[in-house]
Amino acid sequence: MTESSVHPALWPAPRATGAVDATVTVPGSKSVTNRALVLASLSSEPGWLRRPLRSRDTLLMAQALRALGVGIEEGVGPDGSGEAWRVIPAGLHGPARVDVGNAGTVMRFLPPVACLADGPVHFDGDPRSYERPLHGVIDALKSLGARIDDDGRGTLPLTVHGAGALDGGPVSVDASSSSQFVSALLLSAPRFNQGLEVRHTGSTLPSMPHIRMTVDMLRSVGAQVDEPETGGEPNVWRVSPSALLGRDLTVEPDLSNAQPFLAAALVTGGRVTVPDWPLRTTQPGDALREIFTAMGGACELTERGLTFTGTGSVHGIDVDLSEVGELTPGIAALAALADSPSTLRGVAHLRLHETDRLAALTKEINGLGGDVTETADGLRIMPGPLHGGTFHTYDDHRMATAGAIIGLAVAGVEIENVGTTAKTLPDFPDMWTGMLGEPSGAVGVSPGALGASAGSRGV
Ligand SMILES: O=C(O)C1=C[C@@H](OP(=O)(O)O)[C@@H](O)[C@H](O)C1
Ligand SMILES: C=C(OP(=O)(O)O)C(=O)O
Repeated sequence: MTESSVHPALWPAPRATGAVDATVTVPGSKSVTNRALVLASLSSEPGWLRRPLRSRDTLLMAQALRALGVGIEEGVGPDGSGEAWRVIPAGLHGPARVDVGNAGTVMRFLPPVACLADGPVHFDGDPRSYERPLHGVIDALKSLGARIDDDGRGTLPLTVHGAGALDGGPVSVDASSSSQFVSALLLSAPRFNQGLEVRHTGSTLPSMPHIRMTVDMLRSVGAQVDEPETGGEPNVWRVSPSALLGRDLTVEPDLSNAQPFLAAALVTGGRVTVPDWPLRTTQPGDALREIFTAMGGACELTERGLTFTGTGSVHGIDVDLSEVGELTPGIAALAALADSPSTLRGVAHLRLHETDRLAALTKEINGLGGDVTETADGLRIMPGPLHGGTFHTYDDHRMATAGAIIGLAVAGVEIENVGTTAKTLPDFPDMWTGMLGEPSGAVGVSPGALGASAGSRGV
């Protein structure tokens, strides 16, 4: 949890003045967009990506693949509707430089792709990217015969000396610190000469829905994948070598980014509809239907989308979030506003996310008067009166949206560097004020101007 050296402007989080009633169109999924970009780049024919997310993480992915020689062009989809990217695969070339920013998907998914390039590919990123684990990917690729120059710490920066091909075969990886190690190896595996057999050796494996997403998306472009959940050996994934098909894929809304808006319905006793919520999906955000219902709301999923309705009462929750770790900051924010204690478990690996999320949530919620304790694998949150103050974000998009949730109910919360939401949701501030019915630009109301005194939590 390193504090930014610069302190960009404070954003006064708008306090809700009544029950929200809004329809919020949420941009595309980061996880789907970045997988689709990788798979389309490794295909043997061009493909379309409709409604891709355009945010820092996905633009970095597109920029990196372009640097390797892939064509990613702006366009409208084949049916003439909607924004789209046309992805035109090509021979992958080095030398190239890849800026991963602080995108786990870019730093983990692209080194295996770089092994297929015909020259050196240098990877670098934000200071935090030097602290996020990459050893699973580096060690696995080295054991498969790749030449990688790194400093031996198992992190960035590094150079992959692409040899134009990788043999592949069996490999073991301890992915207990990030499911992205497994996803990264699987995504490029069809292009390895012998395919790949990945064996996870650690005692825990977080974010299983994201591994399911990888398997589903591989299968949808024609890859053959054997995996534990459909009768395969436990903790073993096998991918056969094959060419991949170009596809026309429409990206689902990012359900994890829908979280703060649904949370607003819960906190204010209002109603929020998210159009195009998929009826079936591998996105972990789909678990919000169950989690937020347990916390006091009700939801209805139809062909039109998801409508979530709150009562204004938020209940505490005891929940294992290991499968859906990226939902933790938003749930912690709600738990701080709840009418009973909460225990969030199974998320020790969040210490290695954009920031140490367990430390950051504890410090920032407690800085507003909260009572949060870090446990070995999560957080214990005792609700109590909160007051206004600065909510630091540590360059973490989900810290910013968590602070905004608290700000709905607590006067005088100011979010430091709300712009960090650009990692996955660049329009967040405008979407948030739009949901609350305030014209954008009117969000700069000073604390107290909404008529609330510090310490109050009602809306
Ligand atoms: O593969 C993916 O798209 C992701 C996997 C998860 O990573 P971890 O397994 O490292 O938590 C998740 O938290 C991240 O936001 C996105
Ligand atoms: C953990 C996250 O991102 P990343 O893809 O950088 O790991 C996240 O978005 O919550």
